[in-house]
Amino acid sequence: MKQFEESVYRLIVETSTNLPADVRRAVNRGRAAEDAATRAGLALSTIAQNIEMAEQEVSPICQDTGMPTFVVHTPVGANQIEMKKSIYQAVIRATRDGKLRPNSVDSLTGSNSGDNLGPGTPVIHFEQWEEDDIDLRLILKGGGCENKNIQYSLPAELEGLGKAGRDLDGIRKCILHAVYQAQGQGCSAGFIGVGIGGDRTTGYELAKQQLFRHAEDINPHPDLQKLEEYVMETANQLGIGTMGFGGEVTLLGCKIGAMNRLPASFFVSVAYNCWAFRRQGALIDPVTGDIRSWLYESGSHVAMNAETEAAPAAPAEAPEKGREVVLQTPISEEQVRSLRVGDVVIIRGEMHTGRDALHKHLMDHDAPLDLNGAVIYHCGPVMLKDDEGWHVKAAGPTTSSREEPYQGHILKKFGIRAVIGKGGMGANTLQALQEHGAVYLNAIGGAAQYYAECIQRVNGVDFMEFGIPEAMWHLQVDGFAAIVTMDSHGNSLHADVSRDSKAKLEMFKEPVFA
Ligand SMILES: O=C(O)C[C@H](O)C(=O)O
Ligand code: SF4
Repeated sequence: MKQFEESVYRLIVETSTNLPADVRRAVNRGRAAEDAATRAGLALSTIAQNIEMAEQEVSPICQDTGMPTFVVHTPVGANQIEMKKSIYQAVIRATRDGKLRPNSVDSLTGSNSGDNLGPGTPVIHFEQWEEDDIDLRLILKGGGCENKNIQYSLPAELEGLGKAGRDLDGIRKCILHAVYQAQGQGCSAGFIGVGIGGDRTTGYELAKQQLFRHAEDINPHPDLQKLEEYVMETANQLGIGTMGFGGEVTLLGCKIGAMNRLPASFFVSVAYNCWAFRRQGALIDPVTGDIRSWLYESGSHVAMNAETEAAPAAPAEAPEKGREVVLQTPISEEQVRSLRVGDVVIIRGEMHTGRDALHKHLMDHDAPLDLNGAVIYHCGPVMLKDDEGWHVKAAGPTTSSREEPYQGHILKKFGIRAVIGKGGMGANTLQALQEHGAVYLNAIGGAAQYYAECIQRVNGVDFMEFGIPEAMWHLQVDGFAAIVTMDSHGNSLHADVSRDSKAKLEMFKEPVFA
């Protein structure tokens, strides 16, 4: 087993940087179904480009490399204690090399362990089996989509869909609701794994196990197969679209499994995974520890940038693309007030990252520098330091809604003119944008290589004590593109898409699987 640690390392690198073939084909099918001239079409082409860049650079597809979760099947007699130690060592090395972001945070103190090790991280599930080889699988599921997982206890009353009973039709309603409630916040278009039954813990486990199925497999259970097909067709009529921009493609995959339950319990658990659906696996020689073969087809030969064939004609309601506006920082109130939802903004100058720890801190402290006219980027990058200083390895946006309790106040307090993130923000922020004169820009979630390339230099950093993802990085950018989705005139694309998708959800209220 001398090579086992090296094999785990290779698995981590492959999972983080090279999206497998079945996932790539699903994204390509999504691209073919979306009108390329819409905002969602633009988002999908950025995603496609990002997938290729990550493979070329051997860098993370998304900066959030998630909760590393290993599932290991071992032959009888294999030494699981030694394997665990090797997995830890490989995780440390992959973090040091910038293939994983340091993501393990003490829940009470907020301190980041820096190497992805800590109580409960990484997650490792061992199982014995009667085969000769070791089956080692890894999924890197990020925090934003993890937050969109949802568990239903039937019977239930569901927003937009009414009563959901303890039967196949009730399950159908739960799954549609799960896709609806995620909106664009889990970086749609997504993949869902559904677990029917179990208890609260095993139900979620079953849902996550479904994510290890091949995207193109066929469910052996005829009822579940029908349900999967129904969900794929129906969820894509909800109009949530890529990044919640509205559009034809909301869901790229749906896998459903069932297990027994207690008479009193009936759970439907849904694990939502973003388009950056990173999972891979390998069969490993139990004597040498070498990789014998990969378990999911490599994505390397599935091109993402090929022009999509047979793109349908633009749907009548296709949102028009707005203007393209170049903004040099610092930005004036007048410049921001001229922007409208739909405009594409290209930023040049300095921006500052800030997420949960920083927003909380700024509520009752001063900022370390003048933020008048500044741009705040909701982003927790992957950073590496060498003799020349810090370098950005991956830097896409994080889910902005977590900053909703703070954002309005902070905008006004410091004179910030633009906030960049993803998934949109709520009514308080919208009101503050209007009162103070500021704008919310939606960047493409997961496009961490695409945005890293726009960053020319790291000008400095504050609050390193918050850990790398939460620190305030001062970044010099050029050509950083994002779309205005909330403007200073009270318009919010997110509010519109949420309202429209709810109306569409209501169309699926009537029983289908009676
Ligand atoms: O933590 C991040 O960088 C992003 C997160 O996965 C998110 O989707 O909000
Ligand atoms: S930012 Fe988006 S793509 Fe990245 S892990 Fe979070 S949900 Fe997934």
